[in-house]
Amino acid sequence: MSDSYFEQTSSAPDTQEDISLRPPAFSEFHGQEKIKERLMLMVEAAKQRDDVLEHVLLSGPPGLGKTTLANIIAGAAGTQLHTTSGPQIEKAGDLAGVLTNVQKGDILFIDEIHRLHPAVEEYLYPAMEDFRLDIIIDSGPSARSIQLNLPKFTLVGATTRAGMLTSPLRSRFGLVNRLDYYSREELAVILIRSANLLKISIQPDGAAEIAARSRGTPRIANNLLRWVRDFAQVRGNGIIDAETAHNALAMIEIDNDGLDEMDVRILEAMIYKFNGGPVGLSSVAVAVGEDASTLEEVHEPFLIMQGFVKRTPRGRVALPAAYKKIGAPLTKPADELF
Ligand SMILES: Nc1ncnc2c1ncn2[C@@H]1O[C@H](COP(=O)(O)OP(=O)(O)OP(=O)(O)O)[C@@H](O)[C@H]1O
Ligand SMILES: [Mg+2]
Repeated sequence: MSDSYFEQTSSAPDTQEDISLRPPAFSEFHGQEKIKERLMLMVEAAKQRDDVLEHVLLSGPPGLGKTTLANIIAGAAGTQLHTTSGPQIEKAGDLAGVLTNVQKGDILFIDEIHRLHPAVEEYLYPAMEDFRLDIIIDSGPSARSIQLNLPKFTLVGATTRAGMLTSPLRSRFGLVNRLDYYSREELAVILIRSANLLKISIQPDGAAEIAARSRGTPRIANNLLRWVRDFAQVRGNGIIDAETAHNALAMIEIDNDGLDEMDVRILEAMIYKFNGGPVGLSSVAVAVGEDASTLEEVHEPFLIMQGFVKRTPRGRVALPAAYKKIGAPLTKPADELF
């Protein structure tokens, strides 16, 4: 059994199959309706004025479609997409290298933009605002600044940590979009589309069963679909119905609410080790042996959305649903939970 079925949390590079499942146009991108509407309008307006698109920021947990949307925007605008990422741009010269390849109207996609080096960020401001790059060459007494004029381009930034963006950077985006988890209904539609592309037979109740356990995330839905396909092929008649999906997902211990092992460990630690909180994120991270930023980016938003955890000024608190989930007695009076 391959790990990829369970890779719920990482931003590992997408496989060829992932890429083939990626919707190529707005019309095939299901969900995130408000964001889609805004982006479509922005593209339409720029086209009418024969102008370059505004800079766009896309934020949200992994696997919700940020990279997909960046590609769709470029396609809809009929421009070329150049892809790089925050950690790849180590110094101003790297940024200059990327920007000098960009043509008028092109899109520069910077993934993980929150990981951009602060010194590089400084250079990005005038590039975004005035399409100009001031570079210092040489050092010491012979140091001098040269100015490069850039073609008018569009920056599309993606981040799983919008909160880590500096405000000067954030304020330079014309449109800031936060992607949210998908509803079960939306995920079921996405699953049926993916199944069609992969030539998998799936029934609506089978799609609903997988959707319910996908953590609101299309990438996870597609990964689980592949596992259930394998299971249906070997243990069933190749058709995915609710029962097959249920049995397949039980075998890899994906819980009814889509919680993974780490989610459950987080709830257990909060309840058993910290008496339900309030507890700081870093203490929980140490207790479960996970990186605090993964906890904050990947696990916490989902646990909050599902009503298991609440953020308070004094720290994170486990809610009654969390006690129920892990079968722990609720020892505190309900009003102390808030
Ligand atoms: N709205 C959607 N409809 C159909 N499929 C989707 C949709 N959104 C995402 N996907 C699928 O989910 C996969 C993950 O999406 P994508 O790579 O765009 O996520 P991301 O937000 O960039 O994640 P990361 O933060 O890890 O880079 C894609 O390969 C695509 O197949
Ligand atoms: Mg991405």
